[in-house]
Amino acid sequence: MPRSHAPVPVLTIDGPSGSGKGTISRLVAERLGWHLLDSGALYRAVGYAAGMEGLDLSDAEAVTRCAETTRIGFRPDPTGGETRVIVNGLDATDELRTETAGAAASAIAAIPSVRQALLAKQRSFRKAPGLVADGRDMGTVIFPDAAHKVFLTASAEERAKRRYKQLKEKGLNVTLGTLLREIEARDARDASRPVAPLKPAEDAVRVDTTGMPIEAVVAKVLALVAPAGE
Ligand SMILES: Nc1ncnc2c1ncn2[C@@H]1O[C@H](COP(=O)(O)OP(=O)(O)OP(=O)(O)O)[C@@H](O)[C@H]1O
Ligand SMILES: Nc1ccn([C@H]2C[C@H](O)[C@@H](COP(=O)(O)O)O2)c(=O)n1
Repeated sequence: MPRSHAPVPVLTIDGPSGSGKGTISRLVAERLGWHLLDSGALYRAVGYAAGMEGLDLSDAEAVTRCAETTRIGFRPDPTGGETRVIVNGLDATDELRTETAGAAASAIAAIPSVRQALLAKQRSFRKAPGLVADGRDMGTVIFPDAAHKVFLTASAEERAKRRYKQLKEKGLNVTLGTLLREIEARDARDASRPVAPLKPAEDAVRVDTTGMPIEAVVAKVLALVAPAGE
């Protein structure tokens, strides 16, 4: 009789922009020694590549072709900094982190055939010993059988303040009011699209991180994966 193997465990971390998904996913993946999927980077990369090709982002056929053909890779930073995202052979990490790239990603992510084009790539990240997957539909669509699901939230004001601090530290000229409006507009679009909208999976644990230090959120998420005493 062939031995049946337990599926590779997955922890999904979904939530709106600035809720801390990327930060918490990276730290939790490091602590667990698991792989990491930043699914938002894939959508950002396609939006960026489509922009570089001069495509109309509402042209579903052209953008889908772009999603099918764009080569996207992740490379650890040799100095221990942010993971580099390589798009068609070029390091596009800095360009992808802007709010403009976020808005472009949100627009093309509403096209069902673009989501379909990125499906297999996302699932290919599921490798032993485990995967932490960060996004909007990780728990609902991409890994519905995940063993652990978290939905991170924080008030829109807190998320805008976090983004403001982050961008100011990078030397960018931004205003809190504009960031708040951009974040609210992006969340509204991501939550209202008919396909794979931003929403908690029914079996997700919701964690409101408003006023919660990063380490406290990490500890809470780790406790869900490996409860004390196990
Ligand atoms: N609990 C927290 N308290 C304070 N700051 C936080 C917290 N979690 C994350 N941050 C900070 O908020 C900023 C945004 O976090 P992060 O990029 O992880 O959010 P995100 O949900 O992945 O956003 P996006 O979906 O737009 O990529 C970062 O500067 C991060 O350090
Ligand atoms: N699983 C995902 C991940 C991302 N998107 C879209 C919607 C977001 O606004 C945009 C950028 O994501 P971020 O890098 O901010 O996490 O990409 C999605 O639809 N599904």
